[in-house]
Amino acid sequence: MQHALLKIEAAGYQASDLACVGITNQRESIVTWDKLTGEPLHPAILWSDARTSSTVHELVEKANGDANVLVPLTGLPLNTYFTAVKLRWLLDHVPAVAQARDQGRLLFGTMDSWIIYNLTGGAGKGIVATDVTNASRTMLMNIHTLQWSQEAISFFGFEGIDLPKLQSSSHSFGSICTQDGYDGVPITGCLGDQQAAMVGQKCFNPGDAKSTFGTGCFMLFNTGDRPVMDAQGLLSTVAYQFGDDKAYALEGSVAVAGSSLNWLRDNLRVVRDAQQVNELASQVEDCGGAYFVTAFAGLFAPYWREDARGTICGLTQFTRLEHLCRATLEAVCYQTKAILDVMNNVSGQPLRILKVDGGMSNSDLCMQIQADVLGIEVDRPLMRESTALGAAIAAGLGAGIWSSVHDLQKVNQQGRTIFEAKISQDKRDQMYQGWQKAVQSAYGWSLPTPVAATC
Ligand SMILES: Nc1ncnc2c1ncn2[C@@H]1O[C@H](COP(=O)(O)OP(=O)(O)O)[C@@H](O)[C@H]1O
Ligand SMILES: O=P(O)(O)OC[C@H](O)CO
Repeated sequence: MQHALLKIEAAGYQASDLACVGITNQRESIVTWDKLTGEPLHPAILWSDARTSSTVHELVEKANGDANVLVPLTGLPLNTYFTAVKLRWLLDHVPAVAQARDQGRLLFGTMDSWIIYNLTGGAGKGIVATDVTNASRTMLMNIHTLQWSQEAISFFGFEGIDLPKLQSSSHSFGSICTQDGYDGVPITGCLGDQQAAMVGQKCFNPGDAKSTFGTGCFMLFNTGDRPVMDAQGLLSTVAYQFGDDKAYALEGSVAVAGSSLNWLRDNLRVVRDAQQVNELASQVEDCGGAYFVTAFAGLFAPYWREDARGTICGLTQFTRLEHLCRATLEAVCYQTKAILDVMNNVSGQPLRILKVDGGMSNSDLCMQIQADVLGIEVDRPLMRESTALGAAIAAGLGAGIWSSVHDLQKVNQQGRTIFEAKISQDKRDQMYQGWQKAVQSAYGWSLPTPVAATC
């Protein structure tokens, strides 16, 4: 908060100039806390944390082996990724959480709920709320009615636990009450980060799609005012709800994107930073036959293989670090292609332009490879903080600064870069066939035997 205040002041404004605030956050990650003290009961469990694998297996068993049992209701398959699975794990493994539940003191939520609670006063005062985009990632919301689902709640055994109040993405969540200069500023917007990026990229029409290349990579495709339920390995999710205006999306989630570059830097210690990965990768024309399946904690969409693990294959005597760096960039591009192939199939309308943002989209090389691998245009804005822009838009709509998304046509149009595919279809097919073989090699490394969930 203080850091933000310094930036506001450096730009010539004061906190009192703020009309409203929008929240955006990593989705699925969970915090549990004590209603009486406002203190966390356990460190947050992040979306990508796979410690809940055994819980998934138990839940799948309970569903007679059907990992897709809640897909028609929630749009999501049983997987370590989603919030409800993490809460089940916490109740089963952390005595403080189980005890708080028994004593009626347990509060839980995704990161937005935790932030809103603390910004609005914390213990005894803070508002416990979430918006429908974040709730659509918990596995506890009925995706059709946008209400908490009693059926899902009883499936997970969460009867009697207080759930955050469900609101639309533009709503008066409460006013900031932190006594550090922002007091009284209303919080009028809240969206999960990937949905916020979708709003920031103005994907307001059915058929619009964006991919955010951050720690993970998430492609969301606007499907209009109804969820697509036969998603063939993709997730059905809420894109946004602004008053009566709501949209759904198909989502393809890639668990590891920019984090694979961090892995080269921090674990292998072979590069200084992400930029050096690009510099090395651009020194070779291709990967020399090498592939890197970055399945550090299984593979998400459209594969949903928890048993997959990171695999580097196709190495020869001549493979160099430069090839490995390029293979690392290519990995996210191939996973994006696997997702887009399914999206095109499900939607019946092949995508022609993919809007991109996120830290990894800073790499011209990676975006060129992406255009080459997909065979369509990749469109990158100059201002790439689409997630923050989307949160600001949600807040502005909530505060009446704009009356509808139609008022936003001119926002962030300047300086877009278009990457066009430059390789032949034969070359594209040959590269992708190699990737598909590499994916097969990544399966079966993590025991117990996999739960292959396809929704
Ligand atoms: N120039 C670059 N080229 C490739 N990847 C980059 C570059 N700069 C940052 N990244 C990657 O982007 C990721 C961070 O992106 P960001 O959108 O900030 O992620 P998040 O919102 O998930 O924290 C890092 O994992 C980093 O490896
Ligand atoms: O910002 P990222 O890449 O960690 O993405 C977090 C997503 O919300 C996870 O679903």
